[in-house]
Amino acid sequence: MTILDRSAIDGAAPGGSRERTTAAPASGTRQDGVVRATAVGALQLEAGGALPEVELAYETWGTLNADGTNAVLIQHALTGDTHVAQGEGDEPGWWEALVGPGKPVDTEKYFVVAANMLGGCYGSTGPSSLDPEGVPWGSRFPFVTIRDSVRAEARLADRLGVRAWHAVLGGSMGGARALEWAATYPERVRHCVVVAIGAYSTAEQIALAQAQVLAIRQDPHFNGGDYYGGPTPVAGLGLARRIAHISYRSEPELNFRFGRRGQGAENPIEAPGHAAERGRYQVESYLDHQAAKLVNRFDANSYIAITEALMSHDVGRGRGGLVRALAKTKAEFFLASVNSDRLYFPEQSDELARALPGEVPVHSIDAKIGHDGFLTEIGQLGGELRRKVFTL
Ligand SMILES: CC(=O)SCCNC(=O)CCNC(=O)[C@H](O)C(C)(C)COP(=O)(O)OP(=O)(O)OC[C@H]1O[C@@H](n2cnc3c(N)ncnc32)[C@H](O)[C@@H]1OP(=O)(O)O
Ligand SMILES: N[C@@H](CCO)C(=O)O
Repeated sequence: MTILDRSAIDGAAPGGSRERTTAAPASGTRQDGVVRATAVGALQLEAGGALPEVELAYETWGTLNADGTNAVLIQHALTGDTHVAQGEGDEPGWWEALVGPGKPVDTEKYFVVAANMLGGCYGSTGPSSLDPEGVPWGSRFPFVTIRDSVRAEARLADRLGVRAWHAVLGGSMGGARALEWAATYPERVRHCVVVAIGAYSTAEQIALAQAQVLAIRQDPHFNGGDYYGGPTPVAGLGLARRIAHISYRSEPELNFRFGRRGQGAENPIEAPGHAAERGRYQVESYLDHQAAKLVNRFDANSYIAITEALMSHDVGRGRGGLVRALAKTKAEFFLASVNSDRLYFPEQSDELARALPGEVPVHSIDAKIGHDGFLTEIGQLGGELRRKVFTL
């Protein structure tokens, strides 16, 4: 295992880097919230083709106990990373309300692992990584699925000495990854927590994803995916993020928050001359901001790779359909949806619950903002998770 050297892994990738501690921990020493990477070997891919050498980046918190029963895998969403919770003195993580000392996923009791998705740009092998000849994969990076990432993650588990997870949990695409773990490795998942996603990507979810992928592909700087070392497709990636972000938030939230107001002194109606010079509505400025933030931290090819992996999400594929696929799982499931989610509708979590063996309730996260409630309001699940999953 190596401590992550982003310069070697990301090549000339724009954005996508997170400054983290790089000092190697002494063997066996606990070091919370520090990005490391490990090689997991060559990977044959579900859709064909192979990656000759795969590395997965990950962070850990806490310590694996002697009988290996306290390991927890937390799976990030589409543009998420491995930083679920605060490490030693650094910035908070994206599920800070859930993970940490004394929190529902108590890092004094559990050994928590978070891995960057295969195809990503936070340290795992992805399109911006260097191929064996030292050239960024770019357009040659193969199509990977959620299942491919889960199979690579299983090898990471082997290397960490984790035979079975006490729990695998995730929201949105992280939930898809958690569900795939339970279906692919029934013996290795005791609890599976799936938040704000259903059993498969629906036609509408695929449709929204296609628009995002095309926004990037049609950027003149995309160059078929081989843009490293040159201008990058920031306009396309920014447009993709705008499309996505609208779907992450609810219509009432946008309306209440921004209404028809202009941004600051900008007036969207009284344009001075050319239409392109008109002022912006507040909501346009907000989306501009969300787009700018993403293009500064994410690689466009990774966005495509992971989005297409999420389009492939279908736990029943090749397993005789949903019910038969889920009948083979052995995990205890904990499902939750966000009541205002207009991307992964609560009904899709209900459908997943019905297809699972036994009676599985769907917990409801009460949020006004929509899908992103699985990030901002995750604390609402803390009590139920302590009672049902994290009982140590
Ligand atoms: C599970 C995962 O791994 S995902 C990883 C975490 N996800 C991300 O980081 C994705 C990007 N971020 C997000 O999706 C969201 O910010 C969340 C869900 C994390 C948090 O949501 P919220 O707290 O509701 O933040 P919100 O959507 O309101 O955005 C606030 C930002 O918009 C800016 N903003 C608000 N109004 C305007 C406006 N009119 N014009 C310009 N910018 C504006 C704020 O200044 C703030 O900027 P900052 O983030 O740079 O501080
Ligand atoms: N904000 C989340 C939403 C997708 O679930 C992300 O960027 O990954």
